[in-house]
Amino acid sequence: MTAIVSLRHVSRTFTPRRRSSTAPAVTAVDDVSLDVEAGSVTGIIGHSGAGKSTLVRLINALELPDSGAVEVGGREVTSLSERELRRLRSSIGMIFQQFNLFGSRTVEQNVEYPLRIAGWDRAERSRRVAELLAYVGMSGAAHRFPGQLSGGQKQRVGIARALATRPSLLLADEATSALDPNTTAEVLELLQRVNRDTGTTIVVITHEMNVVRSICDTVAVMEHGRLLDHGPVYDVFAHPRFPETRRFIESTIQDAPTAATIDRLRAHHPGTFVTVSIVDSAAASAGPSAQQQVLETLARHRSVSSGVVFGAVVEIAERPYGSLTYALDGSPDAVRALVDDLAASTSVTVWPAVTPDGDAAPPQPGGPALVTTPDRLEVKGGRR
Ligand SMILES: Nc1ncnc2c1ncn2[C@@H]1O[C@H](COP(=O)(O)OP(=O)(O)OP(=O)(O)O)[C@@H](O)[C@H]1O
Repeated sequence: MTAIVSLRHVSRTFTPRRRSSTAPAVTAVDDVSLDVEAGSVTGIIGHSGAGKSTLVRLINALELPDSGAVEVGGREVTSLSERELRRLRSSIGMIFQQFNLFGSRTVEQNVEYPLRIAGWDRAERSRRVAELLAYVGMSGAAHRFPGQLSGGQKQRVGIARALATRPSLLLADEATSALDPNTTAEVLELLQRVNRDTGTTIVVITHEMNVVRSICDTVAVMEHGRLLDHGPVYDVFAHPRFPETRRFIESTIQDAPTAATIDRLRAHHPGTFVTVSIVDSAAASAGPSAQQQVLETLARHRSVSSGVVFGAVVEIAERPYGSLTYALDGSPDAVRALVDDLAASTSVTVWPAVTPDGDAAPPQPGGPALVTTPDRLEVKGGRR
C-alpha cells in the first residue's frame, strides 16, 4: 500500500495576532503522524475544536505546519513554490458542510466551474458535466439554481463539482452534518460508490461515528489536537485504547445490553445471564449463528440449557460486531465451567445471579458484573 498523504510529527499552533491580546496560543494540531493510504476511505473523527479542519487545511496546503512534514502525492508541501502549491490545491477535491455552491449559477455552471479554471475546452466541459450530473443523479436539475435544491441535492452537485477534474484525493469536511439521516445515508452511499468506481482516496472529516462506521475502512480519532486511536475501523471498534474512542463507539452502537435491560429480561427468563462478545473471536469472522452453535454444543456437554435473550450485532467493515446474551440454566458448577469454556476464546460478561426468591444476589442488579476474557478476569463497574 502507498500513502497518498503522509504526516510526520506535524504541529500547528495559532498565536493571537495582536501582541496585546491575552488569549492563549492554541495548538490545533499537536505532533500528529498519520498515513492516508491511496484508494482508502479514511475517517478523521473528533469533537468540535479537536483540530480536524486544521488537519484538512494542512493536507490541502492552505496551512503550513510549524514543525513536522506533510507529504501529499509524494511531495513535501513546504518545499513547493507558490505556483506548485496552487496546482496541488486544485488537484484536491473538496466538499463542505454548507455545500459552498455559487447561488447565482446553475447546477451545470457550478459543476463546470473547475473545468473552466483548469482550461478544458467547451466541448470537453459539456461532455464531462453531463457525465458527472448523470453519475450523481442530477441530470434533471442541470438548469436549476442551488436555492431550488434540497440539501441532499446540493451535496450531490458539490460532489460532482469536486470530482470534475478527476482528483485522486477528495476531502469531505463534515459533508453530511447539515443533512437528515436518510439523506446522509444517500450521500455516504454516493461517496462510497465514487471510491469503488474511481479509486479516489476520500478523507472524511466528521464528528459522527455513524459516518465512520458506514463508509470508512480506516479511522483516526482526534482530541485536543492529538491523534488518539488510529487504524482499520474494525480494529479500533474492537480494541479502543482511549476512553474518548470508546465514547464515540457508544454513540453509534449499543454493543451489549445495559444493566436496566438485563433487569427487564429477568422478569421473563430464569438462569444466569451471560453476554458473549462477537468481536475479534473465531465467531467474529463466522458470524453470530456460528457463535450460537458453539455455545449450544458446549452447553450440551455441560448439561446446561441455554437460550438467547438479547442480541446486539451490527456489521462493521463487513464483519459482525457486538454481542449475544444468553440465559443459562444448570448447576452452578456446570454454569461456571461453561463460562470458563467460553472465556477461553472470547470476552464473556456474567451478570449478577438471581436468588431463588427472585432477588438479585450481591452484587445487585446494575452493580458490577464479572467479565471473563481469555487473558483477564475482572469486575466491571455499575450500571452502563
Ligand atoms: N486561524 C485560526 N486562528 C486561531 N485559532 C484557530 C484558527 N484555526 C483554528 N483555531 C483553533 O484551533 C482549534 C482547532 O480548530 P479546528 O477548526 O481545526 O477544529 P475542528 O475539530 O475542525 O472543529 P470544528 O468541527 O468546530 O470545526 C480550535 O481551538 C480553534 O479555535
